[in-house]
Order: sequence, then C-alpha cells, then structure tokens
Amino acid sequence: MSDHYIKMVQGGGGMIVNGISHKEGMMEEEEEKEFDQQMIHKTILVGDSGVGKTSLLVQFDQHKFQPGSFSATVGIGFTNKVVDVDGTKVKLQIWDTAGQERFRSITRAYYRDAQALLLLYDITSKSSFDNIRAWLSEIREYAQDDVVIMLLGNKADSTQERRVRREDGEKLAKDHGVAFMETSAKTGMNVELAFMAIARDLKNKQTRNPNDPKFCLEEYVDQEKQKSGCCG
Ligand SMILES: Nc1nc2c(ncn2[C@@H]2O[C@H](COP(=O)(O)OP(=O)(O)OP(=O)(O)O)[C@@H](O)[C@H]2O)c(=O)[nH]1
Repeated sequence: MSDHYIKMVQGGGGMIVNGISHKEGMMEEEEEKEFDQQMIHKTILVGDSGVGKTSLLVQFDQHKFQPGSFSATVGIGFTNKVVDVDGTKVKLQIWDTAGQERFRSITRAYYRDAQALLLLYDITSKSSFDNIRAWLSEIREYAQDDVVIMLLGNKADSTQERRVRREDGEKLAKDHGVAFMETSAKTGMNVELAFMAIARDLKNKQTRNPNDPKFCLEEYVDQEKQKSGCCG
C-alpha cells in the first residue's frame, strides 16, 4: 500500500505520515477474515491545506492532539478504524488527503472509490470556507452520486479567532443537502460523533430493508447534538 504515498516514512510495521504513526494500512489476515469485505467503507478527508484533516483523524484514532508546527501532508495515507454500530462492527478505511493544490490530481483519483467524504474547513479561515463550494463541485464531478458527505467546521475551540459563523456553515450545508457540524481536533469535540454518524449511515445503507424508513444523516446528527447538549 506504500505505493499510495508520494513520500512516506515507513516505520516498524506501521506507517508514518507527517511524523504521525498510522496503523498498518494493510489488514492482517486474521482481521480481514473477521470482516465481510462489503462492510469495509472508504471514507476520505478533504479540504484546504491546514484545516485539520490529519489532526481530526489522529484525534479519532488515537485520542491525541499534537499542537505546534504544522507539517503539510504529502500525498495520501490511510488508517483503518473499526467502530461498533448497534452491535455490528463497521470498518472505516479513512484516507487522509493532502490539501495543497499540487496534490489535487491524486486526491481526485480517490474520489470515485469513496463511500463517504468528510469535507473540512477551518472556522478561523474565511478562505477555507469560501473554497467549500469549489470542493463540493469537484466532489460532485468525480465522486459517486450516492457518496455520503458531511461538512465539518473544524478548530471550533479557537473562539477568539473565529472568522466563520456557525450559522453560515449550517446554511451552506443545508443549501447543498449535506450534514454539518463543528468539530475540534484539539479538544475532541464532535470528532467521534462525526465518524460514528458516517459509519451509521454507511451501515444503514448497506443493511437496509427496502421497507425500512430511510436513514437521514442530517436528522441523526441534529438529534445527537441535541442529546449531548452540544452547540456544535
Ligand atoms: N486550535 C486548533 N488547531 C488545530 C485543530 N486541528 C488542527 N489544528 C492545527 O492546524 C494545523 C494544521 O493541521 P493539520 O491536521 O496538519 O491540517 P491538514 O488539513 O491535515 O493539512 P494538509 O495536510 O496540508 O492538508 C496544525 O498546526 C494543527 O495543530 C483544532 O481543532 N483546533
């Protein structure tokens, strides 16, 4: 799988991207047996450089945040994560893409295999928010028609530096028919919820009986946010 990386440091059995150790990308044979291949879902993180894609994934996977100097992702890498949705194990294969323009053609090549996309902007960066429309049209052009999309306004902990109002994020998401929440890779706010909502939607899509009511990601996200009493 290391071919998928333009530049990557191979560490003992694992993979290192941006100095952060990712879990072994290839599934172990034993682990693979446990999973119905149909239940492995490709999810891609996209958005401008610096919005916090790698940090979000590290927070979800390792419950860690590494503050300090920013090192842009080069190429693309992935992390496997198993989550439990109502007693069913769902495997998310989460691809962390490079936000820099020069890597866009690589990112695009991964869209068509993606079942879900987490599209991030940084609430302290107006330009990252303004670019969301362009990201969405690119996604519509290259990804599958039924891809699950969630818009995330990251760095919600940075209240002093906020440049994008939550209402504006909500409106944009609504206009494009996608789910929305604000997250913080730093504090962990809504990080688990975002990935769990995606996993639940993907699982429901797959196991749904034609007579069951259709799962609505946006409604589910809203309900969960209310339950947790969270604003984001
Ligand atoms: N305060 C705060 N800082 C964050 C958060 N998420 C990421 N950062 C910081 O933002 C910078 C960029 O984060 P990355 O995760 O590397 O961004 P990226 O989107 O992966 O960037 P590319 O790899 O270039 O596409 C780093 O300095 C992080 O520490 C957050 O939720 N809150």
